[in-house]
Amino acid sequence: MNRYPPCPMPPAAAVFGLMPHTDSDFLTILYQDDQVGGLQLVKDGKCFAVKPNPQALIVNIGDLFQAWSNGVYKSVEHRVVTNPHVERFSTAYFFCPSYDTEIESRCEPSIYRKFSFKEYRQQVQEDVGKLGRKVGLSRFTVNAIYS
Ligand SMILES: O=C(O)CCC(=O)C(=O)O
Ligand SMILES: [Fe+2]
Repeated sequence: MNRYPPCPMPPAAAVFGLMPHTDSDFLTILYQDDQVGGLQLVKDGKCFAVKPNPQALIVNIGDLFQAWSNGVYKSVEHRVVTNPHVERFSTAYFFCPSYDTEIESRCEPSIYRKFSFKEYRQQVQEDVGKLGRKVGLSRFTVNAIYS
């Protein structure tokens, strides 16, 4: 369960409840408060609000799905902006494999090398600690410049 307290906005700016990111799992199932929006998708540098719908759950593709599908399905970048007046709640279920599961696409040519979910999570944690941000899947391409 995520809670976003109300945050007064500085003029002409949005306050991030959650910075732009992709999820490091396989799939995320999300329920956002049916009154208070705030979830936005980021596509081609533009942000699109996801309108709350009390009848619907949001299903986000995660990084592992992108690697497993060899980039056919994209892990969606998203963020949350806070509301200046009301608090917001959301509930996220992160569908993840066991740590030793190996992710590979079996497509030729494969964009990503084979990696375990444990390796991926550890790399994300290390990058956030050292660089202050997640590098994500680009570390795991066959021709990765990082690794
Ligand atoms: O609160 C939301 O709507 C999104 C939460 C989210 O993106 C996350 O927990 O990874
Ligand atoms: Fe997320």
